[in-house]
Amino acid sequence: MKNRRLSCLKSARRIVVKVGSNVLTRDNSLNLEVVYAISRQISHLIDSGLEVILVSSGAVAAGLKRMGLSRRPDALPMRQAVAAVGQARLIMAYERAFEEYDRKVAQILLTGDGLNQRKRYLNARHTLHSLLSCHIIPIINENDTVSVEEIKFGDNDNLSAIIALLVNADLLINLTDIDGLYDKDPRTATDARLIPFVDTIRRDIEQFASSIPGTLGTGGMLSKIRAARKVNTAGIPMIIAQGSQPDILLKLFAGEEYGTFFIPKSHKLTNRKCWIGFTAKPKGEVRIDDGAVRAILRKGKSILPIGITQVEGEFGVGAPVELKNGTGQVLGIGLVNYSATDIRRIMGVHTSDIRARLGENPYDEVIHRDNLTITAEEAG
Ligand SMILES: Nc1ncnc2c1ncn2[C@@H]1O[C@H](COP(=O)(O)OP(=O)(O)O)[C@@H](O)[C@H]1O
Ligand SMILES: N[C@@H](CCC(=O)OP(=O)(O)O)C(=O)O
Repeated sequence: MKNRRLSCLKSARRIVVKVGSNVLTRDNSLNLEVVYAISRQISHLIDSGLEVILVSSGAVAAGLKRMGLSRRPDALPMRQAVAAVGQARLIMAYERAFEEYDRKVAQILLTGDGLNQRKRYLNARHTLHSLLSCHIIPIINENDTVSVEEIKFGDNDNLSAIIALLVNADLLINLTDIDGLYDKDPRTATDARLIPFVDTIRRDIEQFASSIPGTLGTGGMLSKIRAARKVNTAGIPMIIAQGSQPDILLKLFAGEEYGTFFIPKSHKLTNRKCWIGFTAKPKGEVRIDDGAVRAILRKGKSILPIGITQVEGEFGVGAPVELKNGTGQVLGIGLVNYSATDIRRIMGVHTSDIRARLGENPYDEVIHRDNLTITAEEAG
């Protein structure tokens, strides 16, 4: 495991670094020392040949003091106003800090529905690639000012995972206010122990982590584990480490063992499969029987009408849908070749009977393997 970690770090060329609010904050306002320390380390990493994309939280935290507030407001419009004020301060701080190293930065604010659609997802990818090719450091945050619940990424742990998939990163580093994942919530358990390596993120690993964040964070350790599961499934490793540890990024790349290393699956998913599985928003669900579950998980097959037992929701041709087994466990996400109405008419029948039911037979598969991303653990 140590060798795997070292070889992932040594071979990494493009990395995403996420910094949490609690790392960037002191006494309820932006901690400029940390902003400078992180900017300096990222500049060194770029000097050594790496491409770095920064996902930075801290807009709300940076806006609080500026607006004379002592804690996050409960009302959403007020939080959005605080974020609008704070984002300006945050990016100004990075702009100044990176200037010390002759580096240019770019601000990118994203909303979840901006990346749900394949076309916009590809546009965002082109923009990021262009910035990297011009040696500019993209600094990404959720566009909190316009983000309401339905279109949110949820938190920046998730956003950083989506970005790592989007740019096909070699590594995602999540810098937080604790030195890694513990086997219990260290705030409540004095005997909690640090886990240096996580091989497979099973349910028990999720249970270690609390979803309750620190004072200024969102999502807690649980959202970091979910982010790790996403990127690991796509073949990208992730490290959780403490952002306040001096020179933490440089130490990690020097091979020093800090934090928790989440070991990825050995094969990388294509960018298209990453989008289908982890960014597209499902419009409905399709349940399949045990035979179809075996066919897709063990034999890499497509979904045929015969294995489908139930359809939920109304969706059209090409929509992303969740694929579930008989007990409702999500197995993956796929793009359908038929509308929900037509799937209801052909479910349970042989492929040869599709024409009799629909008057045409444009596809044998309801979800072709090429348009299906398996996210369930059993998929190996
Ligand atoms: N099993 C665990 N291991 C480590 N930290 C945990 C665990 N469960 C909960 N936490 C808490 O999660 C917090 C980090 O989450 P969060 O506040 O959302 O950070 P950030 O602002 O960096 O995103 C830590 O301060 C820690 O107390
Ligand atoms: N977009 C918000 C941060 C949201 C978030 O996920 O925060 P954190 O858990 O500290 O990474 C902000 O800039 O304040």
